[in-house]
Amino acid sequence: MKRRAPKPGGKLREYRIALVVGTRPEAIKLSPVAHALARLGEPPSLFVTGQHPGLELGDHRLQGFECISLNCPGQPDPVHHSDIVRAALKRLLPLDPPDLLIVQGDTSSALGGALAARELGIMLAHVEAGLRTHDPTMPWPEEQNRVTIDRLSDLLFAPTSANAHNLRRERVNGKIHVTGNSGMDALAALVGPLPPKPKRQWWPRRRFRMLVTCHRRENWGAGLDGLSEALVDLGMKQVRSDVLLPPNPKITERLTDLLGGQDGIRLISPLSHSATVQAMREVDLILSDSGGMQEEAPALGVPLLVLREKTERPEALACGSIELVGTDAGRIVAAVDRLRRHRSQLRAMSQAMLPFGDGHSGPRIAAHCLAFLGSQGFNRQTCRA
Ligand SMILES: CC(=O)N[C@H]1[C@@H](OP(=O)(O)OP(=O)(O)OC[C@H]2O[C@@H](n3ccc(=O)[nH]c3=O)[C@H](O)[C@@H]2O)O[C@H](CO)[C@@H](O)[C@@H]1O
Repeated sequence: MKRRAPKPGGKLREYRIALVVGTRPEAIKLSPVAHALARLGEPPSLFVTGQHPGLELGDHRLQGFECISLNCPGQPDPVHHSDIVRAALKRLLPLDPPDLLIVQGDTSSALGGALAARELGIMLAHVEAGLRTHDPTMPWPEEQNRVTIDRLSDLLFAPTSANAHNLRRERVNGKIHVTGNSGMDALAALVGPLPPKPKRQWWPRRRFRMLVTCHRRENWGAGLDGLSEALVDLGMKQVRSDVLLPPNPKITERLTDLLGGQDGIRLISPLSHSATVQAMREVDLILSDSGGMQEEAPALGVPLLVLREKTERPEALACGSIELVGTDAGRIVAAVDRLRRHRSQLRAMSQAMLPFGDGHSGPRIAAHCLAFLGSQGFNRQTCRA
């Protein structure tokens, strides 16, 4: 593995920081952290696990960073995937050990990275720490991954004070900082200072429009059936749905079988982050089981019905921007009909809110990382040429 050359015009002190990136949401949320570290003169390197094989670093402004590919594509069994990521990192990390390894969120890549760091005695930081549904089966395995990663971490970046409270209650060992969610920085990079001005027109002049995404493991069976039944029913009532297909080809196949050719329903291939945010801003309502979209929708002032029974983002529920509806067809149709009938309720849910931060989390996280490394006595000296 190559040693990074000292930066031109260099600094007296250089840390080595590495990020683990496996999926699209990790790339979205770690890009602001990588850029903030680079602005402080500490550009990190990336371990790209390959969990989402089509992930393009350039789509997330990560193309300029030193990158090592692990070639570990996502597996049907996420536990097996964590194991192979962990094994790959345990082979590679000792060749040029970073001073700090940063993982984000709750994927099997993040868990594999956390386990490898711990077993090799490398300092570990967790971005998006402390999110909990308090139900180990929902979402599975993400909830268990979060708990494990938080237990192993030396530095925990909690998006909200409620997340920090969860961590304190669990008596984690690491140092906790409330930083906001770096996903908000990524959003601000696309739309400008948060919250942006609303983009859509109110709907009575045209058909009611929805953007729909559904990809969580717990919805792969009956969940997709219930959602599809609801969308077909709503299609007959003049509600138009754009269904955004996920990167997982099996779900795409299933959704295409269930919804292809149905009235008022359009199936759309996965979009870039910027096109997704644009699509979110143009609709009257979002139906989704995505975690990131539960954070973005309140900031954009677009109401969202969550296709799950529980959320690890109660802050969005508390500010009234999202509602839990699960995947029962009758319940989804009733919720959409209610919001179409009672426009005051839809408007109330459309007030832009920022429960997950102000779009400046990356610089906070980067500053805490460097302060932490300084406090640990890492002071690798690099001489100017
Ligand atoms: C419920 C849950 O456990 N979610 C976790 C999951 O992400 P999460 O459920 O957010 O994963 P998604 O695949 O839905 O990604 C959401 C992000 O992708 C964007 N988007 C969506 C569709 C599309 O075609 N193109 C596109 O760019 C959205 O705007 C959003 O920013 O892993 C993340 C990374 O560890 C964690 O932070 C989340 O907590």
